[in-house]
Amino acid sequence: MAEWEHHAYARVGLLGNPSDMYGGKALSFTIANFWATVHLAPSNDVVIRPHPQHDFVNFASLPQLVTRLQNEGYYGGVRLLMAICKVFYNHCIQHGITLKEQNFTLSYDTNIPRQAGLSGSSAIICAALSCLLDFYNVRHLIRVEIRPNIILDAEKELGIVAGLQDRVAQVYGGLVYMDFAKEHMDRLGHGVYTPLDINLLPPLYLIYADNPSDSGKVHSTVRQRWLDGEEFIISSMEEVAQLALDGRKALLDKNYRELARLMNRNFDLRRQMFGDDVVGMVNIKIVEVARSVGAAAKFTGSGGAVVALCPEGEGQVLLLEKACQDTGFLVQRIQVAPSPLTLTEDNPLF
Ligand SMILES: Nc1ncnc2c1ncn2[C@@H]1O[C@H](COP(=O)(O)OP(=O)(O)O)[C@@H](O)[C@H]1O
Ligand SMILES: O=C(O)[C@H]1O[C@H](OP(=O)(O)O)[C@H](O)[C@@H](O)[C@@H]1O
Ligand SMILES: [Mg+2]
Repeated sequence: MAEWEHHAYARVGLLGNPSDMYGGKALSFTIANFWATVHLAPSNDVVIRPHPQHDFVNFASLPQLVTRLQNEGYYGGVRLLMAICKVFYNHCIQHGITLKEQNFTLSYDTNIPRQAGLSGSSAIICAALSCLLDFYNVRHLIRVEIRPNIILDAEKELGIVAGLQDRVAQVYGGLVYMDFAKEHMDRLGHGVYTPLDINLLPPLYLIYADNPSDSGKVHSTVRQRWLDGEEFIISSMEEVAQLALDGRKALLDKNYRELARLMNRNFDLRRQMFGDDVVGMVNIKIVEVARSVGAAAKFTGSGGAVVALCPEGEGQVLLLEKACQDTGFLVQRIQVAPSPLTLTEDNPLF
Protein backbone atom coordinates (compact mmCIF):
# COMPACT_ATOMS: atom_id res chain seq x y z
CA MET A 1 0.00 0.00 0.00
CA ALA A 2 1.16 3.53 -0.75
CA GLU A 3 3.02 5.52 1.90
CA TRP A 4 3.64 9.29 1.94
CA GLU A 5 6.48 11.49 3.09
CA HIS A 6 6.54 15.29 3.02
CA HIS A 7 9.11 17.92 3.95
CA ALA A 8 8.38 21.40 5.24
CA TYR A 9 11.26 23.86 5.46
CA ALA A 10 12.29 26.34 8.12
CA ARG A 11 11.30 29.87 7.25
CA VAL A 12 12.91 33.28 7.49
CA GLY A 13 10.76 36.32 8.20
CA LEU A 14 12.74 38.83 6.11
CA LEU A 15 10.59 41.89 6.83
CA GLY A 16 7.34 42.77 8.54
CA ASN A 17 7.28 40.15 11.31
CA PRO A 18 5.70 40.13 13.86
CA SER A 19 3.06 42.47 12.34
CA ASP A 20 1.47 39.39 10.72
CA MET A 21 -0.08 38.75 14.13
CA TYR A 22 -1.53 42.29 14.16
CA GLY A 23 -3.19 42.75 10.77
CA GLY A 24 0.10 43.75 9.13
CA LYS A 25 2.27 42.55 6.26
CA ALA A 26 5.23 40.21 5.87
CA LEU A 27 7.87 39.19 3.37
CA SER A 28 9.13 35.67 4.15
CA PHE A 29 10.76 32.69 2.51
CA THR A 30 11.56 29.06 3.17
CA ILE A 31 15.15 27.85 3.52
CA ALA A 32 16.60 24.51 2.46
CA ASN A 33 19.18 24.60 5.30
CA PHE A 34 16.69 22.97 7.72
CA TRP A 35 13.50 20.98 7.36
CA ALA A 36 11.01 18.71 9.10
CA THR A 37 9.84 15.43 7.57
CA VAL A 38 6.60 13.58 8.29
CA HIS A 39 5.93 10.05 7.14
CA LEU A 40 2.47 8.48 6.85
CA ALA A 41 1.87 4.74 6.42
CA PRO A 42 -1.52 2.99 6.46
CA SER A 43 -2.05 0.91 9.65
CA ASN A 44 -4.77 -0.85 11.63
CA ASP A 45 -5.01 1.85 14.31
CA VAL A 46 -4.26 5.57 14.25
CA VAL A 47 -0.75 5.75 15.73
CA ILE A 48 1.34 8.88 16.47
CA ARG A 49 4.90 7.70 16.86
CA PRO A 50 7.05 9.56 19.46
CA HIS A 51 10.40 10.75 18.13
CA PRO A 52 13.26 8.82 19.77
CA GLN A 53 15.05 12.07 20.71
CA HIS A 54 12.51 14.92 20.77
CA ASP A 55 9.85 12.96 22.70
CA PHE A 56 12.31 11.03 24.85
CA VAL A 57 10.86 10.13 28.27
CA ASN A 58 13.53 7.77 29.60
CA PHE A 59 16.37 9.43 31.53
CA ALA A 60 19.59 8.09 33.05
CA SER A 61 19.13 10.29 36.13
CA LEU A 62 17.01 13.01 37.67
CA PRO A 63 19.59 15.74 36.82
CA GLN A 64 19.46 14.58 33.19
CA LEU A 65 15.66 14.92 33.19
CA VAL A 66 15.89 18.42 34.68
CA THR A 67 18.56 19.54 32.17
CA ARG A 68 16.44 18.31 29.31
CA LEU A 69 13.36 20.20 30.58
CA GLN A 70 15.39 23.37 31.12
CA ASN A 71 16.86 23.24 27.63
CA GLU A 72 13.93 22.00 25.60
CA GLY A 73 10.79 22.35 27.71
CA TYR A 74 8.23 19.68 28.35
CA TYR A 75 7.03 19.04 24.84
CA GLY A 76 8.18 17.51 21.61
CA GLY A 77 6.32 17.01 18.36
CA VAL A 78 3.74 14.39 19.37
CA ARG A 79 1.25 16.99 20.54
CA LEU A 80 1.66 18.88 17.25
CA LEU A 81 0.80 15.77 15.22
CA MET A 82 -2.18 14.95 17.43
CA ALA A 83 -3.48 18.52 17.13
CA ILE A 84 -3.27 18.61 13.32
CA CYS A 85 -5.13 15.28 13.12
CA LYS A 86 -7.94 16.73 15.24
CA VAL A 87 -8.11 20.07 13.43
CA PHE A 88 -7.92 18.40 9.98
CA TYR A 89 -10.72 15.98 10.89
CA ASN A 90 -12.95 18.76 12.25
CA HIS A 91 -12.28 20.93 9.19
CA CYS A 92 -13.37 18.07 6.91
CA ILE A 93 -16.54 17.40 8.94
CA GLN A 94 -17.46 21.10 8.95
CA HIS A 95 -16.95 21.41 5.19
CA GLY A 96 -18.72 18.22 4.15
CA ILE A 97 -15.50 16.51 3.07
CA THR A 98 -15.88 12.74 3.42
CA LEU A 99 -12.84 10.83 4.66
CA LYS A 100 -12.30 7.15 3.84
CA GLU A 101 -12.42 4.83 6.86
CA GLN A 102 -8.78 3.85 6.96
CA ASN A 103 -6.16 4.40 9.63
CA PHE A 104 -2.53 5.47 9.53
CA THR A 105 0.70 5.82 11.48
CA LEU A 106 2.42 9.23 11.56
CA SER A 107 6.11 9.61 12.42
CA TYR A 108 8.35 12.67 12.13
CA ASP A 109 11.90 13.91 12.16
CA THR A 110 13.36 17.41 12.13
CA ASN A 111 16.72 19.11 11.97
CA ILE A 112 15.29 22.61 12.51
CA PRO A 113 16.99 24.14 15.57
CA ARG A 114 14.38 23.94 18.24
CA GLN A 115 12.47 27.06 19.28
CA ALA A 116 14.90 29.29 17.45
CA GLY A 117 12.33 31.42 15.60
CA LEU A 118 12.77 29.28 12.48
CA SER A 119 9.27 27.87 12.80
CA GLY A 120 10.17 24.36 13.75
CA SER A 121 6.71 23.86 15.23
CA SER A 122 4.68 24.70 12.14
CA ALA A 123 7.12 22.82 9.87
CA ILE A 124 6.16 19.57 11.60
CA ILE A 125 2.46 20.41 11.36
CA CYS A 126 2.68 21.57 7.74
CA ALA A 127 4.43 18.36 6.62
CA ALA A 128 1.82 16.31 8.51
CA LEU A 129 -1.04 18.18 6.84
CA SER A 130 0.48 17.42 3.42
CA CYS A 131 0.56 13.71 4.30
CA LEU A 132 -3.10 13.78 5.43
CA LEU A 133 -4.18 15.62 2.26
CA ASP A 134 -2.59 12.90 0.14
CA PHE A 135 -3.62 9.89 2.22
CA TYR A 136 -7.27 10.97 2.15
CA ASN A 137 -6.95 12.31 -1.40
CA VAL A 138 -8.54 15.65 -0.47
CA ARG A 139 -5.82 18.06 -1.60
CA HIS A 140 -8.13 19.48 -4.29
CA LEU A 141 -10.87 20.10 -1.66
CA ILE A 142 -8.80 22.25 0.71
CA ARG A 143 -7.57 25.39 -1.04
CA VAL A 144 -3.93 26.34 -0.62
CA GLU A 145 -4.74 29.72 0.97
CA ILE A 146 -6.84 27.97 3.64
CA ARG A 147 -4.10 25.51 4.68
CA PRO A 148 -2.06 28.03 6.75
CA ASN A 149 -5.23 28.70 8.84
CA ILE A 150 -5.60 24.97 9.53
CA ILE A 151 -1.95 24.73 10.60
CA LEU A 152 -2.35 27.77 12.85
CA ASP A 153 -5.55 26.32 14.34
CA ALA A 154 -3.59 23.21 15.33
CA GLU A 155 -1.16 25.39 17.32
CA LYS A 156 -3.98 27.49 18.79
CA GLU A 157 -5.53 24.22 19.92
CA LEU A 158 -2.37 23.75 22.02
CA GLY A 159 -2.37 27.29 23.33
CA ILE A 160 0.74 28.22 21.30
CA VAL A 161 0.58 31.95 20.45
CA ALA A 162 1.55 32.28 16.81
CA GLY A 163 0.72 34.07 13.58
CA LEU A 164 0.06 33.08 9.97
CA GLN A 165 3.38 34.28 8.51
CA ASP A 166 5.30 31.05 9.09
CA ARG A 167 2.51 28.83 7.89
CA VAL A 168 1.97 30.79 4.68
CA ALA A 169 5.69 30.65 3.87
CA GLN A 170 5.79 26.91 4.57
CA VAL A 171 2.62 26.03 2.62
CA TYR A 172 3.55 28.14 -0.42
CA GLY A 173 7.33 27.70 -0.24
CA GLY A 174 9.79 30.09 -1.89
CA LEU A 175 9.42 33.84 -1.32
CA VAL A 176 5.96 35.21 -0.47
CA TYR A 177 4.63 38.72 0.15
CA MET A 178 1.68 38.57 2.54
CA ASP A 179 -0.96 41.13 3.44
CA PHE A 180 -3.03 40.37 6.54
CA ALA A 181 -5.08 43.59 6.53
CA LYS A 182 -8.30 43.28 8.53
CA GLU A 183 -10.47 43.90 5.46
CA HIS A 184 -8.90 40.90 3.66
CA MET A 185 -9.07 38.71 6.74
CA ASP A 186 -12.75 39.62 7.33
CA ARG A 187 -13.80 39.28 3.68
CA LEU A 188 -11.75 36.23 2.64
CA GLY A 189 -10.98 34.51 5.93
CA HIS A 190 -7.28 34.67 5.03
CA GLY A 191 -4.66 37.15 3.88
CA VAL A 192 -3.64 37.99 0.31
CA TYR A 193 -0.53 35.99 -0.58
CA THR A 194 1.68 36.87 -3.55
CA PRO A 195 4.51 34.47 -4.49
CA LEU A 196 7.63 36.31 -5.72
CA ASP A 197 10.68 35.16 -7.68
CA ILE A 198 13.29 33.81 -5.23
CA ASN A 199 16.04 35.16 -7.49
CA LEU A 200 15.15 38.65 -6.26
CA LEU A 201 16.83 37.81 -2.95
CA PRO A 202 20.47 38.84 -2.43
CA PRO A 203 22.85 36.45 -0.58
CA LEU A 204 21.70 36.22 3.03
CA TYR A 205 23.20 34.64 6.15
CA LEU A 206 21.71 32.85 9.12
CA ILE A 207 23.25 33.34 12.56
CA TYR A 208 22.08 31.51 15.66
CA ALA A 209 23.08 30.24 19.07
CA ASP A 210 21.85 27.24 21.00
CA ASN A 211 19.34 29.33 22.97
CA PRO A 212 15.72 28.13 22.68
CA SER A 213 12.92 30.60 23.45
CA ASP A 214 9.19 30.04 23.66
CA SER A 215 7.48 32.18 21.03
CA GLY A 216 4.19 32.08 22.96
CA LYS A 217 5.81 33.64 26.02
CA VAL A 218 7.58 36.21 23.86
CA HIS A 219 4.29 37.43 22.37
CA SER A 220 1.97 37.43 25.34
CA THR A 221 2.53 40.94 26.79
CA VAL A 222 2.77 42.83 23.51
CA ARG A 223 -0.40 41.11 22.33
CA GLN A 224 -2.21 42.28 25.44
CA ARG A 225 -0.93 45.85 25.03
CA TRP A 226 -2.09 45.83 21.40
CA LEU A 227 -5.53 44.52 22.42
CA ASP A 228 -5.67 47.27 25.07
CA GLY A 229 -5.21 49.81 22.26
CA GLU A 230 -1.79 51.15 23.35
CA GLU A 231 -0.92 53.82 20.80
CA PHE A 232 2.85 53.12 20.76
CA ILE A 233 2.33 49.41 19.98
CA ILE A 234 -0.32 50.10 17.33
CA SER A 235 1.73 52.72 15.46
CA SER A 236 4.96 50.68 15.74
CA MET A 237 3.22 47.60 14.33
CA GLU A 238 1.93 49.70 11.43
CA GLU A 239 5.47 50.87 10.74
CA VAL A 240 6.76 47.27 10.88
CA ALA A 241 4.06 46.24 8.37
CA GLN A 242 5.07 49.09 6.04
CA LEU A 243 8.66 47.77 6.08
CA ALA A 244 7.47 44.63 4.27
CA LEU A 245 5.83 46.69 1.53
CA ASP A 246 8.91 48.92 1.21
CA GLY A 247 11.10 45.80 1.23
CA ARG A 248 9.23 44.31 -1.68
CA LYS A 249 9.95 47.47 -3.69
CA ALA A 250 13.61 47.40 -2.60
CA LEU A 251 13.89 43.79 -3.82
CA LEU A 252 12.26 44.58 -7.16
CA ASP A 253 14.63 47.58 -7.53
CA LYS A 254 17.62 45.46 -6.41
CA ASN A 255 18.27 48.21 -3.86
CA TYR A 256 20.08 46.14 -1.21
CA ARG A 257 21.26 49.14 0.81
CA GLU A 258 17.65 50.12 1.29
CA LEU A 259 16.81 46.50 2.16
CA ALA A 260 19.56 46.56 4.80
CA ARG A 261 18.15 49.76 6.29
CA LEU A 262 14.66 48.28 6.47
CA MET A 263 15.92 45.08 8.14
CA ASN A 264 17.73 47.06 10.83
CA ARG A 265 14.69 49.22 11.43
CA ASN A 266 12.55 46.09 11.80
CA PHE A 267 14.73 44.78 14.62
CA ASP A 268 14.98 48.17 16.32
CA LEU A 269 11.19 48.52 16.39
CA ARG A 270 10.81 45.00 17.81
CA ARG A 271 13.32 45.79 20.51
CA GLN A 272 11.49 49.00 21.47
CA MET A 273 8.11 47.26 21.61
CA PHE A 274 9.11 44.03 23.39
CA GLY A 275 11.90 45.36 25.62
CA ASP A 276 15.34 43.85 26.20
CA ASP A 277 14.21 41.32 28.80
CA VAL A 278 11.83 39.66 26.36
CA VAL A 279 14.09 40.01 23.31
CA GLY A 280 16.89 38.38 25.33
CA MET A 281 20.53 39.33 25.86
CA VAL A 282 21.95 36.50 23.72
CA ASN A 283 19.66 37.49 20.86
CA ILE A 284 20.64 41.14 21.14
CA LYS A 285 24.30 40.12 21.16
CA ILE A 286 23.89 38.19 17.88
CA VAL A 287 22.41 41.26 16.19
CA GLU A 288 25.15 43.48 17.62
CA VAL A 289 27.90 41.15 16.41
CA ALA A 290 26.46 41.24 12.88
CA ARG A 291 26.11 45.02 13.00
CA SER A 292 29.69 45.42 14.29
CA VAL A 293 30.91 44.57 10.77
CA GLY A 294 28.25 46.76 9.11
CA ALA A 295 25.87 43.91 8.25
CA ALA A 296 22.11 44.43 8.61
CA ALA A 297 20.44 42.03 11.03
CA LYS A 298 17.02 41.11 12.37
CA PHE A 299 15.22 38.09 13.83
CA THR A 300 13.93 35.41 11.47
CA GLY A 301 11.01 34.88 13.87
CA SER A 302 10.42 35.65 17.53
CA GLY A 303 14.02 35.13 18.59
CA GLY A 304 16.97 32.75 18.45
CA ALA A 305 18.01 32.97 14.83
CA VAL A 306 19.01 36.13 12.97
CA VAL A 307 19.03 36.85 9.23
CA ALA A 308 21.91 39.05 8.09
CA LEU A 309 22.65 40.94 4.88
CA CYS A 310 26.11 42.18 3.90
CA PRO A 311 25.48 45.06 1.47
CA GLU A 312 29.25 45.61 0.97
CA GLY A 313 29.74 42.13 -0.54
CA GLU A 314 32.19 39.27 -0.01
CA GLY A 315 34.77 41.13 2.11
CA GLN A 316 32.08 41.98 4.62
CA VAL A 317 30.86 38.36 4.62
CA LEU A 318 34.35 37.22 5.66
CA LEU A 319 34.33 39.77 8.48
CA LEU A 320 30.89 38.56 9.56
CA GLU A 321 32.03 34.93 9.63
CA LYS A 322 35.08 35.85 11.68
CA ALA A 323 33.06 37.95 14.15
CA CYS A 324 30.59 35.07 14.65
CA GLN A 325 33.39 32.55 15.08
CA ASP A 326 35.06 34.76 17.69
CA THR A 327 31.83 35.04 19.71
CA GLY A 328 30.80 31.40 19.35
CA PHE A 329 27.75 31.94 17.15
CA LEU A 330 26.94 29.63 14.26
CA VAL A 331 26.73 31.24 10.84
CA GLN A 332 25.79 29.80 7.47
CA ARG A 333 24.78 31.01 4.03
CA ILE A 334 21.03 30.73 3.51
CA GLN A 335 19.85 28.41 0.72
CA VAL A 336 16.38 29.49 -0.35
CA ALA A 337 13.96 26.56 -0.78
CA PRO A 338 11.81 27.06 -3.90
CA SER A 339 8.05 26.52 -3.86
CA PRO A 340 6.91 22.87 -4.06
CA LEU A 341 3.52 23.88 -5.46
CA THR A 342 2.81 22.84 -9.00
CA LEU A 343 0.68 24.62 -11.55
CA THR A 344 -2.38 22.76 -12.77
CA GLU A 345 -5.05 23.93 -15.19
CA ASP A 346 -7.93 24.28 -12.74
CA ASN A 347 -5.85 25.27 -9.73
CA PRO A 348 -2.99 27.69 -10.33
CA LEU A 349 -1.49 26.91 -6.93
CA PHE A 350 -1.89 23.31 -5.85
N1 LIG B 1 12.49 20.78 16.78
C1 LIG B 1 11.39 20.41 17.44
N2 LIG B 1 11.16 19.11 17.73
C2 LIG B 1 10.03 18.75 18.35
N3 LIG B 1 9.08 19.60 18.75
C3 LIG B 1 9.26 20.89 18.50
C4 LIG B 1 10.42 21.37 17.83
N4 LIG B 1 10.33 22.70 17.72
C5 LIG B 1 9.17 23.06 18.28
N5 LIG B 1 8.53 21.97 18.77
C6 LIG B 1 7.22 21.97 19.44
O1 LIG B 1 6.52 23.18 19.08
C7 LIG B 1 6.23 23.97 20.24
C8 LIG B 1 6.30 25.47 19.93
O2 LIG B 1 7.58 25.82 19.43
P1 LIG B 1 7.93 27.37 19.12
O3 LIG B 1 8.21 28.05 20.41
O4 LIG B 1 6.85 27.93 18.25
O5 LIG B 1 9.29 27.21 18.34
P2 LIG B 1 9.65 27.49 16.81
O6 LIG B 1 10.19 28.88 16.79
O7 LIG B 1 10.69 26.50 16.45
O8 LIG B 1 8.40 27.31 16.01
C9 LIG B 1 7.23 23.44 21.29
O9 LIG B 1 6.78 23.65 22.59
C10 LIG B 1 7.30 21.94 20.94
O10 LIG B 1 6.13 21.24 21.41
O1 LIG C 1 7.70 37.18 16.31
C1 LIG C 1 7.79 36.75 15.14
O2 LIG C 1 8.47 37.34 14.31
C2 LIG C 1 7.05 35.47 14.76
O3 LIG C 1 6.88 34.64 15.94
C3 LIG C 1 6.30 33.37 15.73
O4 LIG C 1 7.17 32.54 14.97
P1 LIG C 1 8.32 31.58 15.69
O5 LIG C 1 9.07 30.92 14.59
O6 LIG C 1 7.59 30.58 16.52
O7 LIG C 1 9.18 32.48 16.48
C4 LIG C 1 4.94 33.57 15.05
O8 LIG C 1 4.34 32.32 14.74
C5 LIG C 1 5.03 34.45 13.79
O9 LIG C 1 3.74 34.68 13.24
C6 LIG C 1 5.69 35.78 14.13
O10 LIG C 1 5.84 36.58 12.98
MG1 LIG D 1 6.64 28.32 16.27
